[in-house]
Amino acid sequence: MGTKPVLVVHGGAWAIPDEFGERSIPGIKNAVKSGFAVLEMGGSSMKAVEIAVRALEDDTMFDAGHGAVLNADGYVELDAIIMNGKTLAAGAVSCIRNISNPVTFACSVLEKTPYVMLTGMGANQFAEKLGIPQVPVEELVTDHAKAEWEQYRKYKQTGAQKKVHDTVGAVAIDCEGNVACATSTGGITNKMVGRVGDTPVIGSGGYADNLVGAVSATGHGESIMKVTLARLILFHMEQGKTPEEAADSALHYMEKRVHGRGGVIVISKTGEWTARFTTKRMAWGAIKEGVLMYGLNPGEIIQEIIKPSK
Ligand SMILES: NC(=O)C[C@H](N)C(=O)O
Repeated sequence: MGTKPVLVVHGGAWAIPDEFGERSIPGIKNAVKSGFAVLEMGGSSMKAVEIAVRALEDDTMFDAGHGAVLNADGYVELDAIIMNGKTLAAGAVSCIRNISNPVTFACSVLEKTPYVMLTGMGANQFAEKLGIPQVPVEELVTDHAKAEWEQYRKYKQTGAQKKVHDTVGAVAIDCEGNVACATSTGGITNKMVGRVGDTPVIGSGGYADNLVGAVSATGHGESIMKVTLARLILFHMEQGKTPEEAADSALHYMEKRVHGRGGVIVISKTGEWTARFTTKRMAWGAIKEGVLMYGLNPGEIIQEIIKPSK
């Protein structure tokens, strides 16, 4: 005991147009509150990040689970990771078409197999064995995602059809000082069938280590993988940088070195946290010591006092 619990979530980093930005805030607040409730009751950071990410996967505003963007075939292909900072155990899934909450499935991979990642047909067979509900592939495709996809196929850009969609993630520290991360995504609109982004790749879309902290990343997947963004941030923290300095160094390195932009949420082993991005906007929210904070624009932090934690 002794550590003050903290939970941070993000709803993706990209050039969210002015008129759509605010729409992601209710979903962000709901997710951060659901995850933090787990920590307040003495639950683990692993459970908290899973619950927060599930809330965002269920919200069709975000590019994860139900409502994710569509691949070149017009279906979702979902990627997710969850990682336990206490043991370095990680579970990930990729190219999932018919499971509503890939983050919970990733948890099963962590808990019930000796492997880190399952994909494609094997993943589905495993889901069947576990009795994880599988839904018809059409069920995760929303009208909105379809319209965005059609617009993309026609004009090679999502334009106004792309509303608030984006990758989601969470990082947390629980009252025992254990950190965890989770990230979940549908990737990018009209991606090649079988394309796997950074999200489920350990050290890229997420990493958690009690000796340093935890990170969940979003942004241009191929760039994030090239610089192993999540682990790079923790490396900078190991060298003595604060979460904010480490996030900025790694994001700027990614921009300079491979011309990729993105955003991250970071928590340290002592509960210091930050949300940083090099895209135009990133929706994020955090709860620490009875205060809910959230933001969308660079430098923006809006605070709301919520029920004080015990
Ligand atoms: N917007 C995102 O974060 C997309 C995700 N990183 C991917 O490339 O799959």
